[in-house]
Amino acid sequence: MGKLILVRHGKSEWNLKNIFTGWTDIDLAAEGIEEAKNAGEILKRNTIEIDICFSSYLKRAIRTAWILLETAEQMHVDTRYHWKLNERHYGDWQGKNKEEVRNSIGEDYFLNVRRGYDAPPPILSKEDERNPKFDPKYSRVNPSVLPLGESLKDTSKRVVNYFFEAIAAQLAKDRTILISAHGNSLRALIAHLEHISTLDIEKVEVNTGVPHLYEFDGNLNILNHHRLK
Ligand SMILES: O=C(O)[C@@H](CO)OP(=O)(O)O
Repeated sequence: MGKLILVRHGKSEWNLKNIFTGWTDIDLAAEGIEEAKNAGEILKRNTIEIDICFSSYLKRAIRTAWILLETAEQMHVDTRYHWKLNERHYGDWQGKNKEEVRNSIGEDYFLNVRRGYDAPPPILSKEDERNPKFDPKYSRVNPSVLPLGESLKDTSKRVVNYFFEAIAAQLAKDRTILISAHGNSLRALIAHLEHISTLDIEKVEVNTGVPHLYEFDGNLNILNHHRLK
């Protein structure tokens, strides 16, 4: 049986300050480090042995994966990184306080962009210093595929594409996979895995540092899924 464990990174400094983060590479806060340790303890308690770990390119997810694997005494695990697991790119909202954005544009528009499926945030200009093409981390990625602001639908395309490119075949071979990623990149993947409609995905929230286990049959149908404790 293929097993997939999804974990959202522990709280970052900007989660605590209520600032839109997206692709901004903010590290874990002290509380987030504790959440990652706790997630590792949970894996240990449930005697889950990871075969392959996947993380985004962002240090809050990478550090969560490292701390979790260290705590679970599984530092040897093959760990792979990909930008397609990154958080949704929040365009010009990145670096802005969520409350201030809400007050400036109104509740409906704010919620539609923040939790809706189709609506993108204001898109960055190509010259904006927040364009990922200026970040050496993405120097090997064709700049034309790097986002300047994404709807959840845009995020979903790259996350689900990476799932089929790199992860699905491992699950079909009965491997146990850990993905350390982000609130919205995981919402996109969860919507795909659980066949959640574009309307219902608005209500789905992913908590920081809480491992969620999915078990699959050989045809990648979900047999069951639950939060690990
Ligand atoms: O700032 C972000 O990148 C995300 C996740 O923290 O925010 P939100 O939950 O508001 O979509």
